[in-house]
Amino acid sequence: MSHATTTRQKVLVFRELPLAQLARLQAAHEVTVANPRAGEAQRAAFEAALPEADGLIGSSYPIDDALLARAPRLRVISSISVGVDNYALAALAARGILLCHTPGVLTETTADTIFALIMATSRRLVELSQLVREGRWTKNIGEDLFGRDVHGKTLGILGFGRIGQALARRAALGFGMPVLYTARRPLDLAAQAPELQGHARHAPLDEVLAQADIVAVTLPLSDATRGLLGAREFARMKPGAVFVNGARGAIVQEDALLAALDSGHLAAAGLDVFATEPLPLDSPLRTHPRVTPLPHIGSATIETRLAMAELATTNLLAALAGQTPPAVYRGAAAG
Ligand SMILES: NC(=O)C1=CN([C@@H]2O[C@H](COP(=O)(O)OP(=O)(O)OC[C@H]3O[C@@H](n4cnc5c(N)ncnc54)[C@H](OP(=O)(O)O)[C@@H]3O)[C@@H](O)[C@H]2O)C=CC1
Ligand SMILES: O=CC(=O)O
Repeated sequence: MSHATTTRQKVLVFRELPLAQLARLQAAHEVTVANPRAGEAQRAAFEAALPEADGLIGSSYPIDDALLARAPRLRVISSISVGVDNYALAALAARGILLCHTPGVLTETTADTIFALIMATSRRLVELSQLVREGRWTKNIGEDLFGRDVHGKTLGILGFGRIGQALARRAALGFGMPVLYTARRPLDLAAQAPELQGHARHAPLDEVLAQADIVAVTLPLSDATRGLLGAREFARMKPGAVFVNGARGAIVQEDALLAALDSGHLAAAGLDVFATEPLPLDSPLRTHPRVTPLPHIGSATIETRLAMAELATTNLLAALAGQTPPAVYRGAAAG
């Protein structure tokens, strides 16, 4: 990278950071903390700090072309997320602004969350727990409340990167589930994921949808995947199939998902992510009896959020020091 410097630079933190990571930044740079999602005053403070910012660190807020245009000094964005769909990638590349993210440190936790959603939806855990809490457990439950087995069922995984493969390990090696996956290029399992050899097979999207009992999304949100799953795709899924999204809400056409649930074609959906977050109060997905909604908690454990904050801090400090950060998003401009 150019711009190597030891002088204190201006860092804008746009989502709360743990104290230890904030202290690391403050030891080296002038730090402003302003979360634009935390009310009007914070948003104004964020916008006021943008023109002077050399580096940004945060997540869950779109840094679009208009905001970038107001940040003429910006050299690096360090996202506390692995997904980079909140950033105007073309503008970052055009201006040579480095984009860093947090791959790897959240993989296992996010796969745990997605598998938990598979279990919760298939076995109706939340619904049946609610029945107990509300004092409606007055007799042995009947067939109308039985769930579906997970072990031995075929799992379709859309997108077979770090999280997709971690999910496949849980399913195939722990629950005896054959895995079908989509990817733009089939993996060489012998070299890339030998433990999944004989357990996972690449197939076109339509075949995965038609063969899987449970379909889980672990794709990034991009121009190629936005709205990928609509009425046609849900109709291709097996009657009684379960759908789980642990990636990004906008990959799914939510109206089409609702229609597939309402018609009875899909048995249930487990959703950690939504097209609009937080989920609007009037969204039918919030209260649908066969939807298990979660508030985007894929990586939300104490250990993993700390590891993400630490990696993002290290990324930012390295970039501002003119060094190559450990986790540069490879689709963005090279430093
Ligand atoms: N719910 C939550 O809290 C979390 C959600 N996420 C989401 O999960 C996503 C995946 O994370 P991670 O596994 O680390 O990312 P990876 O980049 O490791 O995996 C994504 C995979 O999707 C593949 N892919 C990309 N585009 C397409 C396409 N059009 N068709 C088929 N396959 C495609 C990529 O392969 P290739 O590019 O080689 O084709 C890659 O293998 C993140 O982008 C994020 O949005 C992540 C963490 C937590
Ligand atoms: O959604 C979370 C992420 O890290 O991406």
